[in-house]
Amino acid sequence: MAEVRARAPGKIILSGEHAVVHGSTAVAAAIDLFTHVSFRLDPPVPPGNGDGSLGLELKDLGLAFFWSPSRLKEGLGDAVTVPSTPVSCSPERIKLIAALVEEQDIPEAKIWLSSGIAAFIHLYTSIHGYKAGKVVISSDLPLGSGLGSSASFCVALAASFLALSDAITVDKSQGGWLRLCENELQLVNRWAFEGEKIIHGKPSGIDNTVSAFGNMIQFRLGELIHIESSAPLRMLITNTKVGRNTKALVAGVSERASRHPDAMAAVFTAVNSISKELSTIIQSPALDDISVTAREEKIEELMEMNQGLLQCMGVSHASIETVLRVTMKYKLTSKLTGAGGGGCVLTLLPTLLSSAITDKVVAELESSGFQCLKVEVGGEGLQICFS
Ligand SMILES: Nc1ncnc2c1ncn2[C@@H]1O[C@H](COP(=O)(O)OP(=O)(O)O)[C@@H](O)[C@H]1O
Ligand SMILES: C[C@@](O)(CCOP(=O)(O)O)CC(=O)O
Ligand SMILES: [Mg+2]
Repeated sequence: MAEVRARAPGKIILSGEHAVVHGSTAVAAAIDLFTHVSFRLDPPVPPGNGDGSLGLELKDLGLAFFWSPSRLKEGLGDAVTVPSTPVSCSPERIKLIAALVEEQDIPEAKIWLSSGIAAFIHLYTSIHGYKAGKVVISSDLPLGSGLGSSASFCVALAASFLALSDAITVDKSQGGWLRLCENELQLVNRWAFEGEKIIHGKPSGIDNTVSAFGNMIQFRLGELIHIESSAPLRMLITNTKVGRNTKALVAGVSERASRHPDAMAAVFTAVNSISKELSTIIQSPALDDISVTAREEKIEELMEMNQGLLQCMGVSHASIETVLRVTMKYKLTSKLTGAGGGGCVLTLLPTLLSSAITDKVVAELESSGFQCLKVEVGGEGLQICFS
């Protein structure tokens, strides 16, 4: 029986979210929180013994869904699988997939899962057709919070499906967590992007790209540049726990841009400059305490400017403003990360900041009902494991 595991990280966007959808540069980094997928292909069922099932288990949510291969074939028509060639989900196909999702009777309180399950069906059936199998998913990431859970979900799924197809040739005898080569990462990333389109509507591709490749990237119009920070960058991530939907927020920014084309074009241009400056500063050598502090102050100023422009785009939120106000009292700089509208906020933790101050900031934020997490920016990208 063929079996594989995959894990793909979430991310933080240091600058450029939303504007990156409109062609601006953005800077993003992986964080050490992962979506974990285990995938097993079942052997063909002997004739007369039914046709098996495709199972999807969402462990953290205590939910499991099943489709019979014959139902998938009835619902989607003849399967055309070319694992080496990523295909978009057409409007007609998304309607057929939606029917297969609706019949699963997802609990109303978790209806936001529908887009993720639709992405799962598109990726699975495009790569493996209607073969029986079992997929089990768990995640360290808060879903719908701006940390790229959708992208890490799509990257980990695409990688696990491709790892058991003829499109990826990995030495299965190797033990432990393995990185894929550049070409294979590109293929996984292109499939994941097709999944993100189902969840985000109009994704830029930055989330799935940084989840696949890891570390830190500068990204614009599908092109990535790997960047290395010259010194560790520590961030406090505050989850406001205000749920929101990236697809709706991205659509809202596009609608504002159509109402105010010139003004919003100027906003996107300013974000483009901020991201390029930020990338240069992050890579600039920090030689001594003074230059470390000067470097971090420049990063903070760019974060503050980006936050102001995100407010122009209409994607801030009262809960985000509360985090900004609390951290500003301690002379710290914050900005929303991801789609905004709630979700997560980044606060730069300067190298010379005392842990006592950090603890006070965390205590005050958590007293507001928020959840805080300290991360070092940049981490491993996608990895797979056969043992
Ligand atoms: N582990 C997961 N299991 C099932 N669906 C997931 C998982 N992670 C993400 N998703 C899907 O992605 C959606 C969240 O994506 P999005 O709104 O872009 O927020 P973010 O990417 O910031 O977490 C969820 O509503 C769900 O449909
Ligand atoms: C708002 C956006 O720039 C990032 C969305 O991030 P998230 O899905 O909220 O983690 C959209 C995109 O780039 O696809
Ligand atoms: Mg997302």
